[in-house]
Amino acid sequence: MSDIHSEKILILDFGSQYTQLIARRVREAHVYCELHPFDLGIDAIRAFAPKGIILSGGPKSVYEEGAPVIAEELFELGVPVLGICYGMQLMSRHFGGAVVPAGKREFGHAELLAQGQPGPLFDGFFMEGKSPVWMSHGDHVEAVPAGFEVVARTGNAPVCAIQNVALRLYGVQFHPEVNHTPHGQQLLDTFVRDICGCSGQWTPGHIIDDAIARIRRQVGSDRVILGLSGGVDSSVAAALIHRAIGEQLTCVFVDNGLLRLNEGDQVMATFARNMGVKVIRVDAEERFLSALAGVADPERKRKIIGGLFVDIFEEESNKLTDAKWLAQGTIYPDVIESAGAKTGKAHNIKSHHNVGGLPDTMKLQLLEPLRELFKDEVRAIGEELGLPHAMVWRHPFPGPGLGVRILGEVKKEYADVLRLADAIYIEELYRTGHYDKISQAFAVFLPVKSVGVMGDGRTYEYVVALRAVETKDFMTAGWYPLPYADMAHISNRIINEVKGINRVVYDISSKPPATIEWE
Ligand SMILES: Nc1ncnc2c1ncn2[C@@H]1O[C@H](COP(=O)(O)OP(=O)(O)OP(=O)(O)O)[C@@H](O)[C@H]1O
Ligand SMILES: O=c1[nH]c(=O)c2[nH+]cn([C@@H]3O[C@H](COP(=O)(O)O)[C@@H](O)[C@H]3O)c2[nH]1
Ligand SMILES: NC(=O)CC[C@H](N)C(=O)O
Ligand SMILES: [Mg+2]
Repeated sequence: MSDIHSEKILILDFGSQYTQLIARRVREAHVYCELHPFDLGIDAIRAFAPKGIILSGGPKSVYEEGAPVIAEELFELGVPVLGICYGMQLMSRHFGGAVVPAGKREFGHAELLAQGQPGPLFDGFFMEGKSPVWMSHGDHVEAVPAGFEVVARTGNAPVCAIQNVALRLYGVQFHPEVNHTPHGQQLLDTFVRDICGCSGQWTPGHIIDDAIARIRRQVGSDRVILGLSGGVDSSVAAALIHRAIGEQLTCVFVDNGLLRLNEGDQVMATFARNMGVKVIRVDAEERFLSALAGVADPERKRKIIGGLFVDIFEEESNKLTDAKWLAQGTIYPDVIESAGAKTGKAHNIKSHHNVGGLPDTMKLQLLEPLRELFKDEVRAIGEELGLPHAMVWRHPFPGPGLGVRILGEVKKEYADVLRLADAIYIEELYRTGHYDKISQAFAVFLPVKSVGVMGDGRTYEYVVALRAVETKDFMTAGWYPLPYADMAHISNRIINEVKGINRVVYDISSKPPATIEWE
């Protein structure tokens, strides 16, 4: 059995929104990979010793002044290279081909048409000479460089896949990494396994071993404070770190007054029962609510909540000797959506409290063993670690909690109403068997009043919106088609049982253009 660490794929990032998805797909093929900025030096690339290199897409045009380029020697390493979109355009230009603005830009679905013999990377990719793919480009390769052959085109673009089989260089104009390219995973599997020769041993078990070794190396004999929410990510992080350093770990669970109904007690009980880790509960409702009083702006609310979390973690760490690390269950979508992606130039959509909200003055160092992973990978690790099903498959709940589900100013009165409505909604989703089919569901409090009539009397009360989404990675999501009969029953129960609500609406927006949370 070869060493899993000798099988590494290097991904160079040119700023595509999808770069992390490439990493994900490679890991789905059970091959270890790392993502680095496009300008990684050739010495660093040599030292990394990749079995293959993938060049990502990117927003720039290769012919533009100052467009990102790679170390020239990269193509002389004798390592297979796959260029995706911008990556293919860069490869074409490097070898003397021509890239020009396309007369017809392509965004979204396209039908790829095979040209000549497919070759090893595209073996089985086409059915009757065609394959559906996802495109996102405004430039295209007009003339292929010498030594390369065209493998596919579309109706709009003459060159959509190229190869130089002898040099093991491949380029695709489409995005194999997105779900909308149905055979994309197969193509990336073929690249990393057959072309690069990786055997695919990077499994949850190995990821755990590797993470444990890294945690031990990083932390040494220091103590670690972990922000525990009871959600999937921090629970998995806690289990992993506990396995690595045992008693050196102390978890801090903050009741910020923005939790769901009975959540605080449930989290404490679950952890006492299943985990055998030390958990300190800090009751801080009063502190959070008074800091939030009068604040309506979502970003300010997020910053205030994030700041208070850190203050509390620091206060708790001061009570312990040698506590030098703050561990969090931060995962990749938290990072990229806060524009903190290690290499990219992504936009700031919202500051997730555990990323954008961290102050520069924080003294604790961060320990985030799940930072590069997607939710479903974290869940696979949770299952491998033996965490209970209900914990691993729980819908995510954001750290700012009801603070971003009460639109505008947060008040205890609103939180109490929302907690009851949300509990009914979730209870009904469990009862009707929808909960496990939905990726995330919750109620949102709208601080607007509308007129109703109940028991012959006029009411003038608040509105609750119900949201349920289906998604794999929480980067994109569709709304869940809850049957009308279930909607009717849930709406009825909420309006009848929750005082202060006389209207319920169902959110039918996908992400994008909406986000999952309302703030
Ligand atoms: N109430 C809380 N007390 C302590 N730490 C928290 C709390 N809420 C969130 N955190 C910290 O912030 C991190 C990010 O929160 P987030 O909600 O994304 O993750 P999670 O709660 O672990 O998992 P999930 O996404 O499944 O809810 C958590 O992993 C945890 O470290
Ligand atoms: O820990 C968190 N801290 C936050 O500040 C935060 N904001 C959103 N979320 C969760 O992230 C996922 C994507 O949410 P959005 O589509 O609303 O950006 C969804 O699962 C959201 O619930 C958060 N999680
Ligand atoms: N998605 C991409 O990599 C796009 C590459 C280049 N900016 C183009 O428009 O063609
Ligand atoms: Mg959470």
